[in-house]
Amino acid sequence: MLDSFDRYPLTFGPSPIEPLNRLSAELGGNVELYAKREDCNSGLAFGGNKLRKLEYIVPDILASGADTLVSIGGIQSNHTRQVAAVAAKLGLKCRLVQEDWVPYPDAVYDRVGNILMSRLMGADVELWNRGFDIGIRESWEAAIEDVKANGGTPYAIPAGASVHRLGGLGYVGFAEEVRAQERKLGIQFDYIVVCTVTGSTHAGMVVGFAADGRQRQVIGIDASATPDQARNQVLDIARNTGDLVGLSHAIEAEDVVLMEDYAYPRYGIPSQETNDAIRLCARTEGMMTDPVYEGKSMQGLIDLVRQGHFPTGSRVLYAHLGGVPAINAYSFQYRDG
Ligand SMILES: Cc1ncc(COP(=O)(O)O)c(CNC2(C(=O)O)CC2)c1O
Repeated sequence: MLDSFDRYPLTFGPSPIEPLNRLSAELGGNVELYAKREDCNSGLAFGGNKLRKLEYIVPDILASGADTLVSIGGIQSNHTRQVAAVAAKLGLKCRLVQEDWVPYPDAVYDRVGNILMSRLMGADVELWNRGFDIGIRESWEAAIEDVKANGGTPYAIPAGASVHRLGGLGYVGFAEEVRAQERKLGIQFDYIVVCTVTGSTHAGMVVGFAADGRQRQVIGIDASATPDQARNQVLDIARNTGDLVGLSHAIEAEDVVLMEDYAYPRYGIPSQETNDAIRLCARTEGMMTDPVYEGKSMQGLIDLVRQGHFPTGSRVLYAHLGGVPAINAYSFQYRDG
């Protein structure tokens, strides 16, 4: 599906798939859980899902002659950290807008984890007092214009690299990679569970798995807490990406399966159930998840298994998209273990 698109390698190759036997057993043993470890996909600043997306954007960056990557996220954005890493690797400048997406009580929130790494990688990090929104932001547009005003040539990368024209391609490739791994493993996954916020991870998977009729087996767990906006953005990106790769049939609204029940109390703040899920996964598999994104998709996975959502004998692939560096900004949540 992607033969006609250039890819600039930023990852080690196919991310590993591992069985989660102890977690599966802890949840009753009726469903076989596996994880695809996108959190271990690259040596670039702890990796993650944005690097797989950026592999298809970097050729366009290089062709554009830009000298400065400009992107946006919350203060503890994993996406902007990965953009900073790519800029460092390519020898480009990096301008990051970090907005106040989370009302954080932790004193070190704006000094550790992702933003610490972005600063160490040489990014020009500017803080904006603006609340959470997955859409196009004036702060980001202002930064793009400011780079130009100062003689630079910016390359604009939106939040999560999601509404970028090429933003869905990476996770179309994810589906193709899973099919190849399934052939080697001699199994097929009945469901894929993924965290959804700006949407192009989920959207790329919908397009990629539409090739073998599994698009509605991709279950997005909303972590934006703005599910209608997220669902519409996933659908738009999926349709645009489907057109781009020449998918034989149109993506329908019903192809976007998004669970809304786990994003509470709000974007970026974990619930007790999120923290319970983080602990259960850590204590059964030694697999770390974060309180903003993967902790909520893990919470959704665990709850759906407990509800009996997956028929007995189902094989469920959990996409671990990264995010753990942000946990250091939430230490107050876990001081009692
Ligand atoms: C660890 C992790 N898991 C899932 C997601 C959701 O991916 P999408 O944005 O493609 O839906 C993010 C996104 N993070 C954003 C960021 O700024 O870091 C784009 C919101 C993520 O970082």
